[in-house]
Amino acid sequence: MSWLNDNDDEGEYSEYDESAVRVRPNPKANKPRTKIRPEYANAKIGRVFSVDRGRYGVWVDENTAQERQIVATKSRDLGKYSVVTGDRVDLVGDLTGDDGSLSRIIRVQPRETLLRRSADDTDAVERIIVANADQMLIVVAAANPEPRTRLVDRYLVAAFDAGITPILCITKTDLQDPTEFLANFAGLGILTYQSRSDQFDIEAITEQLQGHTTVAVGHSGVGKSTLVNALVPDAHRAVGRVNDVTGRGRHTSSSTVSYRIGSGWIVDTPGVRSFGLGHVDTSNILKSFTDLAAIAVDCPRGCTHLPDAPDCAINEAVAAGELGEIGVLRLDSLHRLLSTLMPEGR
Ligand SMILES: Nc1nc2c(ncn2[C@@H]2O[C@H](COP(=O)(O)OP(=O)(O)OP(=O)(O)O)[C@@H](O)[C@H]2O)c(=O)[nH]1
Ligand SMILES: [Zn+2]
Repeated sequence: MSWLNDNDDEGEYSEYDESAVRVRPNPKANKPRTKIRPEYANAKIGRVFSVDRGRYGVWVDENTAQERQIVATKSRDLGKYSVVTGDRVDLVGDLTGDDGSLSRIIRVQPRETLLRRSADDTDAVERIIVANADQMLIVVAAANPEPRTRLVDRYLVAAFDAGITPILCITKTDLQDPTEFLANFAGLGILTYQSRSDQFDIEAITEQLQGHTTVAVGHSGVGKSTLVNALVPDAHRAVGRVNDVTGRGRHTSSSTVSYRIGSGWIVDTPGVRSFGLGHVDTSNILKSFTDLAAIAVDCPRGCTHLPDAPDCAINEAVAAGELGEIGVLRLDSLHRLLSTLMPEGR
């Protein structure tokens, strides 16, 4: 699929079959669908960076000289299908981005990842936080508020479930040495950064954000805003300008705010208060531990892989020292993440 290339004239309608928005039932089934909406052939691709009461801020011609922000509404054809921050969408209509211009989202491109949460752990009804994020920046303070392993575990579970690579950033390291806390995550092999607001050293994090869509999560008060502000040198320029266009103030009804950082995006989640995991599929957690998942093929059917699981091949292999020291740490992490999803762990 060549949606990155607007000028692909080899099969100019081919992009609109499969997951094209459903149009009215076609009485002549063999009639090509594209005939119904020929205007869609000229659709342009963009990336949604803000959602505010039916108005979508969309970034088009990204990384070109024509790069600009436009405002769009959702085509009626999309019905109840929700368009979320991070979605790549096809647009028609006024794409100039001029004051008062409005374009229309006619289709949502297939999503690579989908970060979701449920209202609480017992609620399987999910809400989408962001689409197409490939990194999750988990922000946790070394102190004030006291870091909690369990909270980080919950973020990790959400990231692994969504197929998003987690990164850990410990803030307020001026208040406390985070070494001991970080040891809890040694088995995961995830990138970790440290930051302190009196002497920010954010170059390494900035580098890691390039070319990625990174969703930042963290408990209130950990210093996430302070960090994001430091990462975004010119907040006004980087934040979606959709507010100015609609004159509605900041993204009041939105739970995410997107910032452009070089060739990357950081999506902050100031409106996300709870992070329920009711929707999470435990098998996705194991899949993120590829080394352990490979061993699990020898587990009995329905094995929970928890410490008390009878004949669990992973537990046995690690106990026999087959995966060395790191295997012990990794299994410990896996156990912790899996137990996060157990009823008593919730
Ligand atoms: N000592 C110290 N304080 C910090 C640091 N970073 C942030 N703070 C302070 O921590 C408090 C919370 O920072 P914020 O950036 O507002 O935290 P937040 O995570 O965005 O919190 P919410 O706005 O509630 O989501 C503020 O008083 C900051 O000045 C740091 O590195 N060291
Ligand atoms: Zn097992």
